[in-house]
Amino acid sequence: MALAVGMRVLTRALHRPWARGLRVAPGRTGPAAGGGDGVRCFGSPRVLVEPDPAAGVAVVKMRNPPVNSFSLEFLTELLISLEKLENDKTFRGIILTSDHPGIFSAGLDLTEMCGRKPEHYMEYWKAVQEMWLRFYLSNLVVIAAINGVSPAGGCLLSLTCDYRVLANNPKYTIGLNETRLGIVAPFWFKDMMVNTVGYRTAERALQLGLLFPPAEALRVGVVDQVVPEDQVQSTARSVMAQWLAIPVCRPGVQNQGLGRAVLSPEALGEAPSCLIQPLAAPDDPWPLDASRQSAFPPRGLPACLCLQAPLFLSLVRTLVGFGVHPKSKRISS
Ligand SMILES: CC/C=C\CCC/C=C/C(=O)SCCNC(=O)CCNC(=O)[C@H](O)C(C)(C)COP(=O)(O)OP(=O)(O)OC[C@H]1O[C@@H](n2cnc3c(N)ncnc32)[C@H](O)[C@@H]1OP(=O)(O)O
Repeated sequence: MALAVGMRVLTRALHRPWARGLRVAPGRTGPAAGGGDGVRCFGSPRVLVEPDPAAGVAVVKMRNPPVNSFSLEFLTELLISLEKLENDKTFRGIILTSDHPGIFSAGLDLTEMCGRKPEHYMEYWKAVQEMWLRFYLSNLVVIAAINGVSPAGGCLLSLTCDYRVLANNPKYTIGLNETRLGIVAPFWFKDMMVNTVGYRTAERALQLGLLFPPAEALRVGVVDQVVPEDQVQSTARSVMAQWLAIPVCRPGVQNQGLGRAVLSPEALGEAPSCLIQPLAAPDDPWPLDASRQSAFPPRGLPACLCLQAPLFLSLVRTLVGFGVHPKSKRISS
C-alpha cells in the first residue's frame, strides 16, 4: 500500500506542479483556544501545543492534514514549538502525538522530494536533519504517544524519543519501509533503528522495509509499550512522571553514555555537514529529480523512483555493508 501511495504522490507532484505546497492546515494562528484549567494552548497552524505547566509537561500535537507528512512548513513549525518549550524553564518534558488519531505521521513529504530545484532539496534535507537532531538532542524528555500509522520518517521521529507508547490497533504499523518505495533510508535512520532494536533485527527490517503491527513492534522493541487506544495519552503521562521523577533524566542518561548513542561527541561536532553531503551535494541534484532518472533504473521500479549513482552507493552501503559505516562502528564500540 505504501508503495502505491508513494508512486501516486510522486507522479501527481511531477504532473501537477501548481498543486505543490498548497496543502493548508486548518487551525489557529498565534495563541490558540484555552486549554484546561485556564491554561492557554499555543502553537501554529500545523502544530498544537497543550501545556500543563503544573506537571512541567506539554503535549505537542502534529496537525498537518491529511497525513502529517513532513512538509517544510510543518518541520519549521515543529522545530519552533520545540525551541519555545526548551527555552521555557516551566517545561521538562513533551508528549509528541498526532492530532488526527489513525495517522501519527506518513513521514517525509514525498512532494518535497521531486520536481524541485536543487536549492529546495538542500533546504528540505537540512530541515529533516534538523528535526532529527533537535528532537534527539533535546534537553526535554520526549515521549511518543503513537496514535496512528508511523512509516519511514514518522518512525524516525518516534525513534528520537525516550519512550514509545503505541496504540493497540493492527492498522497502526511502524517501521522504516523506505526500500519498499525504492529509496533507501539514510545511514542515520538505520543507526537509530540499530540502537533501538539491535543489529540483526534492524538489518532485516530495513532490507525488507518492514512495517510492524503493534504486537510485533513490541516484540522486536521498536516500541516500548502497546496499550489500548484510549489509554495512549494516560500511559504516556505516567511514563513521563516516572522520567521526571529523576532529577536530571535526559542529561543524566547522556552522561552515562546510555542514550543518544548514535551521536558520539565526534559525530555531534561533524553531524550537520557530513550528513547533508552524501545526499545533496550542491552539484548533485536530488536523486529523485525527474530530469536525471536514467542512470540507474532498477527493473520493476517506476522512473520517478529510480536511484542515481550516489544514492545507489549509499543503498549498497546500507544493505550490503550494514554495519561497516564508521558511524556504525561508533555505535557498536
Ligand atoms: C531519494 C530519497 C532519499 C532519502 C529519503 C529517504 C528517507 C525517506 C523517508 C520517508 O519518510 S519517505 C515517505 C514514506 N511514507 C510512506 O511510505 C507513507 C505513504 N503513505 C501511506 O502509506 C498512506 O497514505 C497512509 C499514511 C497509511 C494513510 O493512508 P490513508 O488511506 O489514510 O490516506 P491516503 O493514502 O489516501 O493518503 C491521503 C493523502 O495523503 C497523501 N500522502 C500520503 N502519504 C504522503 C507522503 N508521505 N507525502 C505526501 N503526501 C502523502 C496521499 O497521496 C493522499 O493525497 P490525495 O488525497 O491528494 O490523493
